[in-house]
Amino acid sequence: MININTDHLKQINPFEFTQSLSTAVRKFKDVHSNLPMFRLQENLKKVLAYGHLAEKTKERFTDIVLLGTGGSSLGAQVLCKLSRLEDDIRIHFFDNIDPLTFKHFWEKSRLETTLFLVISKSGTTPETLTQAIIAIARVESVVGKNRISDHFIVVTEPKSSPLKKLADRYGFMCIDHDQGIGGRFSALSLVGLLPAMLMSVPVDRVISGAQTLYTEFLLNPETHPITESVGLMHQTAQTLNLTQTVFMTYVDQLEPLGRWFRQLWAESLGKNGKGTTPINATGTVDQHSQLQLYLDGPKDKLFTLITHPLNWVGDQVSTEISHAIGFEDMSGRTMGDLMQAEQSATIQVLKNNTRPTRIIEITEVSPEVVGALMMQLILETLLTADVMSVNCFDQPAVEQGKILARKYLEKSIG
Ligand SMILES: O=P(O)(O)OC[C@H]1O[C@](O)(CO)[C@@H](O)[C@@H]1O
Repeated sequence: MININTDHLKQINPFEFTQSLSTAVRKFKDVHSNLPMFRLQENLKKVLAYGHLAEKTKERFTDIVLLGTGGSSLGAQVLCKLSRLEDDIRIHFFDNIDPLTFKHFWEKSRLETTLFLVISKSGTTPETLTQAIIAIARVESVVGKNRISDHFIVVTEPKSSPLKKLADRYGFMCIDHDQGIGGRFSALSLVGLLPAMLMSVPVDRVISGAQTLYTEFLLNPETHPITESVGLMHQTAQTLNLTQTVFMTYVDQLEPLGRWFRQLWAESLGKNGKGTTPINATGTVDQHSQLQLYLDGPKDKLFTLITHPLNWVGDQVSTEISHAIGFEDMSGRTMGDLMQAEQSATIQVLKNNTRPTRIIEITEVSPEVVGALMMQLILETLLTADVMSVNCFDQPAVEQGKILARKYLEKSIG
């Protein structure tokens, strides 16, 4: 399903099972493996208990709007890409507070058939609260006060917070965000799975993929390719003084995975002057925008490419037209052939230019594979944090900006 190829990293640096990697693995077995985010079956059960909502949503709504940001939205964005429902129900992710986007949305929206999912672990994020309060007023003006509660579902921690109070005030259905699961680690819990289930994604298959990989890893973490990969990436970054990590996906369905990974990696590891800056990229698009820098710019990056063999996939290019216009290369070839050739070429030129490159090849974009990929990236992030000796679970620096924004708001009002 997933093949991790670290040959190029090994050529640069033979793998060493260092003391810090061994400590990280031990800590994973003794401590992290007990975290609620790894109780995958329990988490699946919790979301399936809301299965009736999926049926009701299909019957009553044309649109779902997810209000939430960071870990409260990005995981769902990845999983909802697996949905085949696009024409029956559309899902909109509003993770920004651009008033112009909202203005446009209100003009086009069909609020009488729109369901709002408001997700915030803390229940205090000002962006999400602002979005929710404005949305409530909009919905009320269309469906009336008595029917607002049919249009909102809240997911937040079961404790007093502005969002909880808002939900109570309007009698919204309020689902508990597990207090033991950090926002950016919540994709494979109710937070990511509920929106996906409402969009008819087979969430049991997502969890099955994640579970299979997790069980395999836990059986023998010392020799698992994930551990080796973490060790090699860390060693390479240290030896070559790398400061950035490029995460390049090729198939469009995996584009949100790059944005989800970016938060996971940056917020978990960027501490005490440590960490590498994650850069998400999409092939082939970014080959025509970033590859020049990747190949010939500063040698400060490690590359992970998520590839997918696509030979013979897609429509064929007409032989007649390609010959007539002098484009013989593609004569009788498919779009997938071109994608395949470009993936292989990019990997080769990265290596030719001595840019450390790791390849993760997936056999298909299925719920199982996406679940497994997310689990792999979570495990890699946790292990890397312990190898680097940083606390994976907090984000103290972000608070500085939040406090200041509140002050500026007070000033501008006062
Ligand atoms: O789910 P919440 O509490 O609204 O937080 C949203 C995001 O904001 C952060 O706390 C950073 O400000 C992230 O860690 C989190 O995923």
